[in-house]
Amino acid sequence: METCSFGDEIEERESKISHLAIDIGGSLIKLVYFSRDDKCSTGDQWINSSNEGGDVSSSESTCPILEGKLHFAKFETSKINECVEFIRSKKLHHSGGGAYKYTDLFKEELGVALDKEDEMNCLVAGANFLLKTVRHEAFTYLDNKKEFEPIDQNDLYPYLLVNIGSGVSMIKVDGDGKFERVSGTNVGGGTYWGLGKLLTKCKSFDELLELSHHGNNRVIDMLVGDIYGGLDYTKIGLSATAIASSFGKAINKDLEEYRPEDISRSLLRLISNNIGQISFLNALRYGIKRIFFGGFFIRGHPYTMDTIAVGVHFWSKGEAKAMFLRHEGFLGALGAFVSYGKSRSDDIIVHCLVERSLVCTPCRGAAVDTVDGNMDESETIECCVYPS
Ligand SMILES: Nc1ncnc2c1ncn2[C@@H]1O[C@H](COP(=O)(O)OP(=O)(O)O)[C@@H](O)[C@H]1O
Ligand SMILES: CC(C)(COP(=O)(O)O)[C@@H](O)C(=O)NCCC(=O)O
Repeated sequence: METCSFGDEIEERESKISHLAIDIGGSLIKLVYFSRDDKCSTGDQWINSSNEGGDVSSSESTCPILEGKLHFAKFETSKINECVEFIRSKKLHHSGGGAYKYTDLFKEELGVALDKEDEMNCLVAGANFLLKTVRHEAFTYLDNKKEFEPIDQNDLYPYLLVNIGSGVSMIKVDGDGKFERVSGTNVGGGTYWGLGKLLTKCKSFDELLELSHHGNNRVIDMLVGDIYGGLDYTKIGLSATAIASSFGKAINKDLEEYRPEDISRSLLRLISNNIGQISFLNALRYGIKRIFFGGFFIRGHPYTMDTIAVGVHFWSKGEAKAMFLRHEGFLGALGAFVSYGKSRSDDIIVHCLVERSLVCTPCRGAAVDTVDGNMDESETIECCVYPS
């Protein structure tokens, strides 16, 4: 993943786009950009940052607030030209600096250079931003129910951040900019999509995920009951329905004899289970009770979240808790957005970003009370940006 951001203002017909962050992952490109509301574009609204609550600014002087919206978009990395076209059509591009993998393409197509931000830094900054400033961001998923949990700022750290992208990174987070990547696994979202495509001949990730809804993993997975004549193995705490061996029954038939639905479901279960287990072991290693799962593998998919949550609960005997994030796939891009300029002192930069409802009224936007489905990318977060 490469996380990059660039700033300055670009006039759009209805709003002014200032600041764009882009996260170019192994599988997907994520964009986060900020559009200023017309009514606020005069820059005549000021607050004294030292008088406002929250981690607004380290500056003691007054500064203008830019009110507007954060927008989200994603594209397959293999179709980067669609992303370039989107940036061009929305006039999101402007200036910056730096040179990385896609620099030439962006330079040639859009005339912009990319400023590279550190990937792990961005993931953590994105997660911290969401957890600290966006209401109804983190939720548990138990018994097929999503429950949003308010985050107590004084009791946030340490937590384990597990980002399930193409591969998986596990990061112990101790504060703003204070973190350590403690583990990872190469069995991640790319594995599900890659193996799933080979085994089912699916054409898209969404198709593969949809198949999993209608599948039955018991046809392919070997269960404890299959080994012990339908009985639980009570002595070691395994029920008859627990999976003893993922894909363990697949030795009995040829690929064509299995339904793609069942294959997709078994594969999703295998990967989610494995990630849940490694995450729990790392949480245990550091005495961490709360694990936040991000990355686009999750896609707000009930079966994925249920498998991970049940796994963490089971292995930790209820000591550790799995939590999920509404903007799961945008951590890196959001992190690049909020981090941009922190390492530079001489630019018009995003100094701090606060969900508008927390500092301004009235509030609307992503912090609605009736969030029940996946995040819709057309949704925005209304927020205020405090430039330095
Ligand atoms: N539309 C999609 N196309 C491809 N993969 C998708 C899609 N939606 C979700 N995914 C899953 O998300 C993973 C990528 O997650 P992401 O967090 O974007 O990681 P990366 O930064 O490595 O691209 C893929 O490996 C796949 O499992
Ligand atoms: C290399 C990566 C950080 C890249 O991030 P991604 O694009 O997968 O989100 C990630 O794929 C990863 O952590 N892989 C696991 C490597 C390992 O620890 O074995």
